[in-house]
Amino acid sequence: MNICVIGTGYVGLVSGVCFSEIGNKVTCVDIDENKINNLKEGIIPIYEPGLEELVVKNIEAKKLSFSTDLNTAMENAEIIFIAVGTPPKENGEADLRFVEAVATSIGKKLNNYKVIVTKSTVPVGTGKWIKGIIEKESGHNNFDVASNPEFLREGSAIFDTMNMERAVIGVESEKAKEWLTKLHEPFKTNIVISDIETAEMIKYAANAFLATKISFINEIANICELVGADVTKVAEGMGLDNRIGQAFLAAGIGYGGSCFPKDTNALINIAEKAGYNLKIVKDVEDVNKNQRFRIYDKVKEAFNSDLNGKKLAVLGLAFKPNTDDMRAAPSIDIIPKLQEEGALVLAYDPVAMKNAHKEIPNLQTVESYIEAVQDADAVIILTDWEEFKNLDLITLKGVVKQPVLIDGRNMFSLDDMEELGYYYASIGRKTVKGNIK
Ligand SMILES: NC(=O)c1ccc[n+]([C@@H]2O[C@H](COP(=O)([O-])OP(=O)(O)OC[C@H]3O[C@@H](n4cnc5c(N)ncnc54)[C@H](O)[C@@H]3O)[C@@H](O)[C@H]2O)c1
Ligand SMILES: O=c1ccn([C@@H]2O[C@H](COP(=O)(O)OP(=O)(O)O[C@H]3O[C@H](CO)[C@@H](O)[C@H](O)[C@H]3O)[C@@H](O)[C@H]2O)c(=O)[nH]1
Repeated sequence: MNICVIGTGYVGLVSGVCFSEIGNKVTCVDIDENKINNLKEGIIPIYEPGLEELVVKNIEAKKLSFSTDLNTAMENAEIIFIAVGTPPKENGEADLRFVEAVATSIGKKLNNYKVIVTKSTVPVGTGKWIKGIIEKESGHNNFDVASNPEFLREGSAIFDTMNMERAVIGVESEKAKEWLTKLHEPFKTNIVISDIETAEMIKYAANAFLATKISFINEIANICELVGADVTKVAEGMGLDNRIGQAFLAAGIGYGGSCFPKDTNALINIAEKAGYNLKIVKDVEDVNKNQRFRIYDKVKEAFNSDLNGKKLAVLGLAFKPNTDDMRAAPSIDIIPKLQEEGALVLAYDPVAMKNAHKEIPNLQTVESYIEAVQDADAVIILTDWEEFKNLDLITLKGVVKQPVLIDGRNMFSLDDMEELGYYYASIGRKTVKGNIK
């Protein structure tokens, strides 16, 4: 099929390249000229494993192209995907100005039947609202709108799309249902067909539920610390029950990223507008906001509240591994708090340092973890990168000033840390005291 994808962020780029990979002809459009010029050369604006290879492969196969010219790109398209950003407003509500601009542009140009699909995460009712805009601009109703929310995770976006566990297709016509079902057939996945409002709600409900699992286990972790239990074992014991499942029960410093914080707040706002007080999700957000500061408390505890002049090595800045995305990363809040106490923070992240400098004022970074930890009073882990999982703890002990490891991601075993003589504080587990000066 002929596809036009509008917006080349994570979602537009990854879904565009994957649609081309399964045999469609795809044009990805963006208003950012610089981005499009780079993409034409196979230069990818984000760090996402496997993306560059797949983009280059599909450009060469002439199945994928990039353009800033929406009019030409949509001319031959049968299906148009809207994949622009829907950032949060001050009050948590999703800001639809980019979606509105795109709908207006589509309406101005639309002269034959097309299915116009929202892939961006948008409040319930947006599909109908877009339909109104396009009808007004085009002066006809020879088109269908649909909703096809995206469930990819950053860091594993290509895998998640090529192996999607379901496709949600919200439609109000047989033709749109038929076209979108056909498009998704090569993914050999579960297809959930619903009306547009339901599809829009599925996306928010899924993200809010996953966020709830994380805040739930983080609260359990906080109780574990008070009563002497180990949250990693609790999660294992709970998660082996199929009804609960193992996923998303890793306690830590809470969720960040461009989706969970934004989408939980947007859902709270959707509920509020509908006259409903969404108590659970409000608490999920509240717990999450506080969770990141527990790591700060643990650093202070290790040094009897005196961080003045302490050299702290922070390993990991991105909100999760395998991405350079810094949106709502816990490090943005944690590092300035440590600096305010007079600590000298030296940070290292395998790929997110460039973006981190834009988010964290006065951030000092170094080019390798070994430089960061040299002579450090404490090492603080904020992102569970594989590189840090594989740290040689014996070598590390030899280069730091004192073996203090504060781990926001529960990456090491308590027994190992005990044996190696570290002071080791993690989340929801007992602190190994070691013997620090
Ligand atoms: N990032 C994720 O992992 C993820 C996953 C699932 C769903 N989503 C949702 O998908 C949507 C997009 O997210 P993202 O992270 O890809 O966004 P992003 O902000 O990274 O990228 C959006 C792109 O849209 C472009 N754009 C804005 N206005 C435009 C216009 N008028 N015409 C053409 N292009 C325009 C921007 O230049 C930018 O390149 C959001 O609603 C988000 O909530 C994101
Ligand atoms: O057990 C866990 C799992 C995750 N996290 C944290 O939760 C955040 C989000 O992680 P993840 O969901 O893996 O990344 P995202 O790329 O933000 O993906 C989420 O948000 C996307 C945007 O809506 C959705 O498409 C995905 O399905 C959804 O998983 C990160 O800060 C993780 O560190 C935890 O603290 N504990």
